[in-house]
Amino acid sequence: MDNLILPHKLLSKRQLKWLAQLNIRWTSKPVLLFLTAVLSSVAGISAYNIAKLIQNIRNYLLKRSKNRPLQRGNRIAKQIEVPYKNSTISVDIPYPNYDRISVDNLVFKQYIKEEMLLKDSPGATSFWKAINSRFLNKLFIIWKLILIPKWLDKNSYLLVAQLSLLILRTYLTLLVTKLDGSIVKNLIGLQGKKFIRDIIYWFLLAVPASYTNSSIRYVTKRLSLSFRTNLLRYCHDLYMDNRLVFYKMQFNTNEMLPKEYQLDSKYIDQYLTDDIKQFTSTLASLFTNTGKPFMDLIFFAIYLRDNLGTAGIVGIFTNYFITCWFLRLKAPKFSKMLKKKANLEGIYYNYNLNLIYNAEEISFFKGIPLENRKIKSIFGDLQKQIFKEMVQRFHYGFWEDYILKYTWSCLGYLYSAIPILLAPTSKRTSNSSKNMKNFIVNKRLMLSMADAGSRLMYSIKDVSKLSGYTDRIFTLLLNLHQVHDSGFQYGLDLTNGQQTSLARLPSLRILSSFTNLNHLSSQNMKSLGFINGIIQTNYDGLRLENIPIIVPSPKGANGPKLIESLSFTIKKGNNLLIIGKNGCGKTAFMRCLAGLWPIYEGLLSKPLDSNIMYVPQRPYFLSAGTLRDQIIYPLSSETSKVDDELLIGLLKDVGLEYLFERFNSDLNFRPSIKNDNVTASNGTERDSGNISKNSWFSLLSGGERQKMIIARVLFHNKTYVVLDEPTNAISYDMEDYLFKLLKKRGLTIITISHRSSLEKYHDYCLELVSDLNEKVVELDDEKTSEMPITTHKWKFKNLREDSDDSDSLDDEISDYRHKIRDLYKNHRNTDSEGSSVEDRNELAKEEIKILKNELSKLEELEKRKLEVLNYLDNE
Ligand SMILES: Nc1ncnc2c1ncn2[C@@H]1O[C@H](COP(=O)(O)OP(=O)(O)OP(=O)(O)O)[C@@H](O)[C@H]1O
Repeated sequence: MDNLILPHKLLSKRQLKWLAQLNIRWTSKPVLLFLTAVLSSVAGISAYNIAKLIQNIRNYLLKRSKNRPLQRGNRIAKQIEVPYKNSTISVDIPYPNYDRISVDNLVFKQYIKEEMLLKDSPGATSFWKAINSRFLNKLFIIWKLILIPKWLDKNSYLLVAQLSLLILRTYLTLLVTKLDGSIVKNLIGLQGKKFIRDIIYWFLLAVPASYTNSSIRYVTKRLSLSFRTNLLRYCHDLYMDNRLVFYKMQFNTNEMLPKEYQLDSKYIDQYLTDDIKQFTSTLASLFTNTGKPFMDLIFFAIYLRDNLGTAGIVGIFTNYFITCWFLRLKAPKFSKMLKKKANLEGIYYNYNLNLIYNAEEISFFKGIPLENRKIKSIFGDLQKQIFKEMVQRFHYGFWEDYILKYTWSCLGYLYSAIPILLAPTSKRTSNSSKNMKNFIVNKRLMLSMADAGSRLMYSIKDVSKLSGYTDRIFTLLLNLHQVHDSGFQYGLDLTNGQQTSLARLPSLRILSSFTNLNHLSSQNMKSLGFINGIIQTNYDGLRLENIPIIVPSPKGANGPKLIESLSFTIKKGNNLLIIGKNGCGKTAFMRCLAGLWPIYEGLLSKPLDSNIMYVPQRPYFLSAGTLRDQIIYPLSSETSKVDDELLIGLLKDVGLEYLFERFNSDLNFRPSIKNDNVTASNGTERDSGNISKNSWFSLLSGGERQKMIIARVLFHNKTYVVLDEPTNAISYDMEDYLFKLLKKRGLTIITISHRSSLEKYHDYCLELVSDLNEKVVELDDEKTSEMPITTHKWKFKNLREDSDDSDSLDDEISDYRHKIRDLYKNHRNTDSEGSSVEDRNELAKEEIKILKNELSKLEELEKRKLEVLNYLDNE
């Protein structure tokens, strides 16, 4: 009854009879496995479609309750619309879990503390170092915190699926090998029907085997992508949040950390992109590359033991261990080579980016030959490294192939032949077909074992590669956590310069890399150069009390001071103008205000961050964003709906309506990188006429960029706005118009500029002046040693009082008139004075001459003042 019954309609009676004679059974392994593969794929496809349907329904329901946070277990996600093809798709973005980040920070702190203590205490080395694998420790931390943070995680399921599939594949290989032997045996024994049955089994078995193989590839890629997503989200949660890690990273000089953990912030993009990708794909495929051969070795050894006996198996494994040991000796340091190559690739990639970004400037300066030389030299270093690696790989490759491919295969033949050669002669001839089957099976298994062994050997390279990438990823995470730490000290190095006995304490040195200041007194913190300023963020105005403006450096608070100690107060509604020469620290002041640079001492009271807008000197435009995106930045058109009329009105306000018309009167216009076309809101491409630029920066002139930024300021309409050189590319009349517009909106403006003509729009002026007698502070830091920093003095004046003074110009003129009148009077009354008439006449004449001269100067001033006032009135 368990013979295979096929549909009668498909086959004739004769064929069915013939098939029945083949004795194909339902319960045979190939048939069962074939059916399981077919059924599981049908079940998988159905489950996928049902899940997709549920997802669509959920998306629809979410769209109805737009922007409402989505509860997911104990984590909250926000859903955003992302452009996809011609429409948008919803993507869940989980909010960063800051509690988790703080806890993880402690883990990294602990790790580095232990490693530095280990380094500092030589007694601990011998034993502990022997059992302490840094690679495994680091991998374990990344694994536990990021890749698979809990037991019942999506990635755990994927990993279990991968391991199960690997076991299944080994089992299938064993079945295929046996079937192979059986086919040969039937052929030699001239068993036609059995031969055909086995061929049918072979085809049936091929289905689950191929299915398993492609499932392994799929699951491995899925696992790699899932690891990558976890790691990338984790890094971005740290890198891009309110603590401005992506900006502060440049100050993380890390002098205190061991060299291997130092990260050059210039190449962080390489870490975040390529290294994460390589790390996750190497890790995910490591299980396939090592797990599968490892399992093959175990399974096949057990099976072969029955045929070859224990001695044979021991022989095989001894052989493996000897070759393992030999190849390890010959293997170059792959992880070191890889680290170096990744570093050089990063530098080369970065330099190319720099060229693209500064193409116009380089072209104007005719810097092409220099840049060409530089990029060739950078590539030269990379080429040398790749070449060195190739040579080392060549030598290793020879030994690897010779031993793994040829020596092991030859030994495979020898071991397989042993049972046949050692059998009595009579048995050998009578059982020739059975012997042939055994030889085929043993040979295949031996070759498979050799193959598994060689793959296990090859995977040494994968492990080294993984070790190199683990180092880089761990360094990245460590640095991100260090800069993200609330006590980040901008690269303060306690071993540098201002050394105190306290600074020499190893525990403090370790802690300062992840600074924990709880146990330090305020006085100690100050002397060591720690950040000690206080920031108050709900002040209705701006108040600075004894704040020095210090360039962040390894010297901390003892570093180069741009301004000694700044103190002033302005209230809401009072505009402040900051003027001074180049490099005197105007932008540095804005950096301190915005929290980009630390407040080392004193008290800073400022408005809530949500009420203040900072506009940097260099206008920033959202890459590949629309015209609308440029006005509303940092809001995004995907998440915020803004009235078109409002935005068009703003463009008109700043005098850019002609630009709007040039961009097809479409707020969704975006510069296209494809040929000379521009993409309109509906995704269709239009001929752009002569506007064939590919970024907002190149599409707009310097003045247009600044006007666009003013439109942005007007759109956000914050109570306070800090503008750094907002109009230096704009004509004087337009500048006047724009400042009046800003004032009319009631914004409190803090302007940084070189133009003292802007005083008329401001109530106070902070002037930064360099004092020639002032000391010049040299930075000890190697990188900045050629840059002397001058400490500037400052003057804070009330311009309203000054304008009162300017009003007193009239008073001054009338003063002079009175004096001249008095002199004339005196001159007439000379007789009554009783002194020499000639003398007094001479004196009076001289005095009148001087005073008249002064008077004409003042009258000239008066005339010019009237002209300016008239002009302003007309405007
Ligand atoms: N990251 C840094 N490291 C070291 N020195 C810096 C750093 N940033 C700025 N400086 C130095 O601080 C000084 C003040 O710079 P800042 O940008 O504030 O000048 P500024 O007054 O705005 O000049 P400008 O009017 O030219 O814009 C400059 O001498 C500059 O070289």
